[in-house]
Amino acid sequence: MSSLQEPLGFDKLPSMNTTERIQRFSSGACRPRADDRGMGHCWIEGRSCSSSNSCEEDYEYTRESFPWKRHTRDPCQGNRRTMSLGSKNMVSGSSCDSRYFPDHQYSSKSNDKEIQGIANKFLKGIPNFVKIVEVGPRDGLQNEKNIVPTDVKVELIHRLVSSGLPVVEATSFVSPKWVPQLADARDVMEAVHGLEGSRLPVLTPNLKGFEAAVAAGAKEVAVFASASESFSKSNINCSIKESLARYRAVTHAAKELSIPVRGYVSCVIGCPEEGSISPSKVAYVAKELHDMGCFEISLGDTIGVGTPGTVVAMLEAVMAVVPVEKLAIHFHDTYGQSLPNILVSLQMGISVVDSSVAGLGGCPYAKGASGNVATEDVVFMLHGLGVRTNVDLVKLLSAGDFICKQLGRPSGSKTAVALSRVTADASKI
Ligand SMILES: CC(C)(COP(=O)([O-])OP(=O)([O-])OC[C@H]1O[C@@H](n2cnc3c(N)ncnc32)[C@H](O)[C@@H]1OP(=O)([O-])[O-])[C@@H](O)C(=O)NCCC(=O)NCCSC(=O)C[C@@](C)(O)CC(=O)[O-]
Repeated sequence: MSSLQEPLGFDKLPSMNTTERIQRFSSGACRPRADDRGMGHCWIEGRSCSSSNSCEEDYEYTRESFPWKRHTRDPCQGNRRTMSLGSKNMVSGSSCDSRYFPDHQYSSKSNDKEIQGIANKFLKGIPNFVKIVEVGPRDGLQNEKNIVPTDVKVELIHRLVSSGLPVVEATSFVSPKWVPQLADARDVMEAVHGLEGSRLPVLTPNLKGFEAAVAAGAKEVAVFASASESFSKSNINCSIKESLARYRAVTHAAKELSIPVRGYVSCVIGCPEEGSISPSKVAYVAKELHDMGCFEISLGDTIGVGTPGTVVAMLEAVMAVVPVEKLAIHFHDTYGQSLPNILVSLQMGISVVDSSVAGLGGCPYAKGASGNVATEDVVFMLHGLGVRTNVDLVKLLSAGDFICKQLGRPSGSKTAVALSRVTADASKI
């Protein structure tokens, strides 16, 4: 029996460390014991969940709240129970079946498939696996006013890598006059040299940056163009056309060294100065980056004004000229639209999502841009859909906690805040 499967009373909580508490109270903590189906005891949100109470109520609740569930398989099948706090029944609106609680450790592969099957019935096209590109150490920190010490950046990268994220964007080789926060790019790269488990790309705005990145040991780089003329000028001090010429030089040099180049397009929905950006402009820049050899094109809603409606229109235009498997999405959460935007993008066939731990981020040259969508929230949603990411949510939460403490501010991740409240409440008992 794994520790997650053991029944545990609140009396044991004071002796648990934070990670154990998160594990206990994060979604997977509700995983039933194998011998316990239908009559066991599990814990969620700091509350006892006992099957001695009727799961009928839970089932009725979900049927009432989500009428479409009438057409699906009984979510409580084989594991009917409801959640209670003392004598008062508490229903979370979700079945206490592990299949309905996203976690990094599903009890079996078939559970993934079952969730996916159900999700696919209503959310057609979502992929089995999503590659998350963590941009916290770069996009997340570049806008920080106070200089974050290099060793803190390095520790953050180590923690993110150890959480299983396949790609962690480490820093930028840009002008230190333009982005003073990342002036230590070379030191950061030297410190993470040899770190295995994740790819560690860096941003390079021109050949000078590319050469410096390669000299510092970078094995992958990214160039960043914009679909808005005004933003191109304010972000990299040149027109879109000039930027594409620079990036052709970078991709050419990278090809010689077999270094993969990722391409970004900023302002894919709106620009702080120009307002709405037409999907055809985005498609044009994305195609140019693809044609010059970028292996992946990340579409950035820099100021976070996209909604599922505008995102669909933009993606449709881009997908007409760049294969969908070469596309990634990059949302900022200014209007709280990131998760629905990601979901609709997955439905359209995208399987690469950029995000930033603790929701850190913002571009110094995009007025009004808020943080990126939080990686913790993306992982929570994806695992809830039965989509694999290979990310260990507990380790990711710990990385988020680390950087928030260093920056002296609360996390921008709703998942992190919710789970930390649960563990804080539990420790008071
Ligand atoms: C592109 C430049 C360099 C042009 O800046 P510039 O001032 O036009 O450059 P320049 O070629 O005229 O050179 C001026 C000075 O900068 C130096 N320089 C020139 N290049 C470099 C370099 N690579 N590294 C270090 N130094 C450099 C160069 O050597 C020279 O030094 P000086 O002779 O005066 O001492 C500048 O505008 C810049 O660094 N911009 C970067 C802005 C930035 O990093 N923005 C944030 C990233 S984009 C983003 O966040 C959006 C994204 C990707 O996340 C997606 C989304 O959300 O939309």
